Amino acid sequence: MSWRHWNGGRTLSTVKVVVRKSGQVIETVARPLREAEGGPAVVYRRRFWRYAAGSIDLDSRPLAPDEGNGRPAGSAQEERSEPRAVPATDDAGDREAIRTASAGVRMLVEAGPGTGKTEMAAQRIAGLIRAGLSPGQLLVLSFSRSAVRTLTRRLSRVAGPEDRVLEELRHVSIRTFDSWVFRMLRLLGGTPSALLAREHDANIAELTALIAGSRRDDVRALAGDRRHLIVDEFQDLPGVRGELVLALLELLAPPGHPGCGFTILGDPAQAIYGFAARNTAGAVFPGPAEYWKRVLSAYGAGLDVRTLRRNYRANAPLAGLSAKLRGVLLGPRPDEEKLRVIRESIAALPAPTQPIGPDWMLNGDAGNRAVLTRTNGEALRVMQKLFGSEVEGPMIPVRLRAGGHALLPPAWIATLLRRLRSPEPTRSQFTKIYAHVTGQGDMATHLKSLLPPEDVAWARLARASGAAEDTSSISVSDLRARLNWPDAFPDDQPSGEEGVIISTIHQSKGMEFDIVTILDARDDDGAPGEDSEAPAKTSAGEEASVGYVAITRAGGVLERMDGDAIHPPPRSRKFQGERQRLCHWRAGWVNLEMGLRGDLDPFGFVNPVLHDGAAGVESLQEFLLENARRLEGHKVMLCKQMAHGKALWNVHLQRGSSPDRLIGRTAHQLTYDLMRLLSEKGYSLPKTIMNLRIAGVGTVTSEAEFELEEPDRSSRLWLGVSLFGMGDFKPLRKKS
Ligand SMILES: Nc1ncnc2c1ncn2[C@@H]1O[C@H](COP(=O)(O)OP(=O)(O)OP(=O)(O)O)[C@@H](O)[C@H]1O
Repeated sequence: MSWRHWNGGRTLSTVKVVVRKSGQVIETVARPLREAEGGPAVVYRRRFWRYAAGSIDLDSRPLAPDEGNGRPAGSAQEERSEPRAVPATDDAGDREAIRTASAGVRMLVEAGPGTGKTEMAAQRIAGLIRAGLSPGQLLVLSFSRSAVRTLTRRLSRVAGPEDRVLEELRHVSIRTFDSWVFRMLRLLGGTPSALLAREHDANIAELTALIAGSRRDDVRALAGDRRHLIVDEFQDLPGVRGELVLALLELLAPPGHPGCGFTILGDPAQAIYGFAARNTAGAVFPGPAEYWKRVLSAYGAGLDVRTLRRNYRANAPLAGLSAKLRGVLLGPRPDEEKLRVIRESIAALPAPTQPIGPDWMLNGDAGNRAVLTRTNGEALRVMQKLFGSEVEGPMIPVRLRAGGHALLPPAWIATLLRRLRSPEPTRSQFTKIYAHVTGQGDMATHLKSLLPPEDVAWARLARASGAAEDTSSISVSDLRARLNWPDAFPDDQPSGEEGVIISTIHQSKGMEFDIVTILDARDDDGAPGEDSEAPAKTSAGEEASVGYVAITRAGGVLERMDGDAIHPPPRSRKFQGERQRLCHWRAGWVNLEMGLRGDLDPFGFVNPVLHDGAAGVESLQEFLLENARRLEGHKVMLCKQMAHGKALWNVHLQRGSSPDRLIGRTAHQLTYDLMRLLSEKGYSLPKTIMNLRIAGVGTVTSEAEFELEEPDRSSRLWLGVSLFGMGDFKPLRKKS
């Protein structure tokens, strides 16, 4: 099948597309219109659909053949069916060995990007379940949330038609180190408040110490009858996580004693964390390579070492580039030399012809797309450029993934549970709540795109609260305590399957995109001295690996964007604690990054005083649910108010250039940072702050003291928004 875009390869217009399934409208989205054989088509969920009378019908057949990984033909992906440039595909034997090894086998799998480590991990898990292991006998740990999410999604694909396996796979818990450690420490007697008050690393170090010391037998008992341990992304475990893995291996699978097996997967060329990690005594942990060596030497001949070579992600030229650069990174050259090669490769990439702006993402190849940057500041600047000056968010979803800007937990939690009175709802109560909420005419329509099926919703809530997925009741206070943990709802994060993701390279780890644009920022960007978020602080070896990770995220198209596109370069400064915000003083204006965790007052969304009583709160909550999608990317204005003698800013939706509907208000954290920034220079706090946008609508909670009305008093779960962007304001001199 041949595909052309309208007008000789360029998309002329973006259209509203009503998406229908089973005769019902499930959502309305915007898509570039494309021409396929026989008429217009649009891309939805990575497939091409016939577009007729303003809608697409998901019950019809998609136009593209549903190939292996389900991407649309005719996009950048089409090139992938070409023969690969990399001939080294003789790894079928290794793949088969990994898939079929028995549970007791101890295996180390080393493989480059796109070779299917995550896929193999999923197949290994499915193989073990097929061979008779129960989900509880498996422990699957990974470094990052995105890896956990990807692995969880892959599991549903590898199950095959055997019902039992599929059912069992749904109960395999795949966790980040952070969340597994949290659970273990709780079971060992730690209180949630104490555990949450510390850094994840401190919790991990404590569990490692307990394994080595007094509580070894308790940890062993709590770990249960584990028969196999799977660890993905082993290269990123230097530091406390690496120490934990070594301690766990020694505890569960002691060398020389048969029993529990393990599969450890990783790629030393993609090590981007922990080069400079230090222990509590200030000593530097060993580098990534050292941890491989330690496993190799501890298990010696008892270890089955496998290598994967074939790149399933990238088309021929990109697979060739990846293989060449991997050779350089794993070779003997000095780190500075490796970094030079990576930089030259990025500098040699083609640049998009159109300047970055709101139209930029409507053109070009179909497929999902990412812009990757080194720093949060760069990601934010790219975002600003893409949004332009429009008050409403763009028609194609654009999402930011950068440190400090975590999305709120999904909105469906508050939508289902806000009116809950019981502190411990049972499964059957939940069924009634679900039926009630989804049965309300309009509500059902708004919820369609937000809400998972009932059994999935229950399992996710159970898991997030720390209970087993088949638990018969859930503790709402446990759920609240863990709601803001970063990986509490790994399956509800946007998958990046549609639209554009703007991400730091670190956050893009383990992900893949049809089209990747790497922001090629200059060396001096973002490094103005000690107060800044400074890429200059990373070692040459680490930065080379970071560049390599960026290059290898692309499946079909890889291009570079010149750093000048986001000029002036972002600079960041430190505030209280570890908080960093980008900041500029320019031509009488200040430009300050806002929307960090803790910048908004959680009670601002349900405070009756702020919203003219309980009816106003209800109306806002309904508004947020009804407009959840439309509000993404919408501009807000912050207007200063005094509350108990302290300045706070009310958050209003922006209409034209004026404040419109009130949504919430800022928290004291932002006031303190603004005071620190302005007072020392003799300026007063600004009346109005412009140009921030809504990142998304989600669930908000808080354990802090605050008089709430029902229903929020019992559930303490309600809807709110998170913000992102650079707030603009004109500082005024304090009157003397
Ligand atoms: N055996 C296979 N056959 C077909 N496609 C595969 C196979 N294995 C993996 N893939 C596909 O190739 C892509 C890359 O796989 P995967 O993400 O598992 O690689 P990875 O080694 O984990 O990559 P990275 O290290 O870059 O995160 C995915 O789209 C996956 O679905």
